Amino acid sequence: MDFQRAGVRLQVVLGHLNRPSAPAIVTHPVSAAAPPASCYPQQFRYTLDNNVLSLEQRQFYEENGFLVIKKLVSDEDIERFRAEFERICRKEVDAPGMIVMRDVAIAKLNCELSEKVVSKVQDFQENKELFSYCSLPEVLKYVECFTGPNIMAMHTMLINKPSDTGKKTSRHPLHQDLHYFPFRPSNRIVCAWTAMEHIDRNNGCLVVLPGTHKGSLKPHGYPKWEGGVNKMYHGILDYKQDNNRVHLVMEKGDTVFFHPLLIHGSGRNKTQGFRKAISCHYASSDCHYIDVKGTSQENIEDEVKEFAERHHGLGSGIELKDIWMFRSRSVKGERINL
Ligand SMILES: CC(C)CC(=O)SCCNC(=O)CCNC(=O)[C@H](O)C(C)(C)COP(=O)(O)OP(=O)(O)OC[C@H]1O[C@@H](n2cnc3c(N)ncnc32)[C@H](O)[C@@H]1OP(=O)(O)O
Ligand SMILES: Nc1ncnc2c1ncn2[C@@H]1O[C@H](COP(=O)(O)OP(=O)(O)OP(=O)(O)O)[C@@H](O)[C@H]1O
Ligand SMILES: O=C(O)CCC(=O)C(=O)O
Ligand SMILES: [Fe+2]
Ligand SMILES: [Mg+2]
Repeated sequence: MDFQRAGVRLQVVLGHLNRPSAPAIVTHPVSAAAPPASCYPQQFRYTLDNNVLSLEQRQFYEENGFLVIKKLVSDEDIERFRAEFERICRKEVDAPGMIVMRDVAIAKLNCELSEKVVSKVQDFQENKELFSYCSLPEVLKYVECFTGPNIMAMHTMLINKPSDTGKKTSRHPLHQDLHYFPFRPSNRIVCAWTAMEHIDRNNGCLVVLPGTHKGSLKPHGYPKWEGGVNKMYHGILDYKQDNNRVHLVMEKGDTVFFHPLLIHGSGRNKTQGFRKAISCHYASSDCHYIDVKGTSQENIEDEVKEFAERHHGLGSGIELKDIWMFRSRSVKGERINL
């Protein structure tokens, strides 16, 4: 098949990879002329028929568990999110439920809240400006390929990876996001993660292990790092150094969509500046909650519950499910189970 003629612009970026044969495509939004992947009779597990992804894009996600779309979010929108983040750091705006986190290496220094000490803003569903990221039509158009038409925004983050202090705490250990989620099925959950500036190995880009979305959920816990680990940054317990990592080099506005079982993390920020990304985890509202008691997810449930009791004054009778129902928001279609 002639993809040039079909109007599909594919760019193979092998230069960005740590092993020459690793599979990674970076694609631009598909033009209207491209034949939809649903034209081809084939079995797909991880993507849905909806005429948005090209055959190449679908096959890539099916095989690898992630897909990068270049320049999906405009500079203008990203600058809006950056400005709002700065206002949050200056305490000019707040929102119910929003968590402002510092890196563990500086948390005990008790310095004044500023952009220089905030490593992450989480649960910004009540902040109109930041939450507008989650409803961007250009993002939802792709999300729908994984979740279907009834879309819930389940979890939101703006990550401001700080310059590493030398303790390597700016790393995010390799993990599967499903560890944090008490809902299923996993194939109807997807993360959208947008680079807010140029991101590469120097400032701690996202690292993925392609194809790991085909495996199962692994047990997670805190890695035994000498310099410390950030609260709730669990990693896979069977971490091996000789894994086939692929470093995702991204430009401002580039967006990666990835499966919640895909093993990923990020390295140290070796620069003096910050590394910003904004993300949302989406799920089909048709998903259902599960009880994680007696599973490998029980350890994170206990931590989240303890946090909710302390910060939101919720009683000890609450379940993890209630916390998720409370903070999730419908962004498209109908709200069903979640
Ligand atoms: C897929 C997705 C879900 C993946 C993820 O999101 S992974 C990360 C998930 N993280 C979270 O959900 C947020 C966790 N955050 C929290 O629990 C809180 O914000 C804390 C980190 C504990 C900070 O609590 P807060 O009360 O706001 O702050 P305080 O300044 O009073 O500190 C209370 C005690 O916590 C310590 N602390 C602060 N920041 C961190 C940190 N980054 N890592 C580890 N410990 C930290 C702080 O030193 C203090 O300790 P003590 O003085 O009590 O010993
Ligand atoms: N014990 C561990 N458990 C889970 N993940 C880990 C563990 N140790 C390292 N990682 C993760 O593996 C990835 C690579 O780790 P590494 O220490 O090589 O990163 P780095 O040195 O910061 O980056 P680079 O390799 O680009 O120099 C990072 O995402 C890191 O967070
Ligand atoms: O932005 C990063 O460094 C990775 C964040 C991440 O994977 C997470 O918070 O689940
Ligand atoms: Fe993650
Ligand atoms: Mg290294």
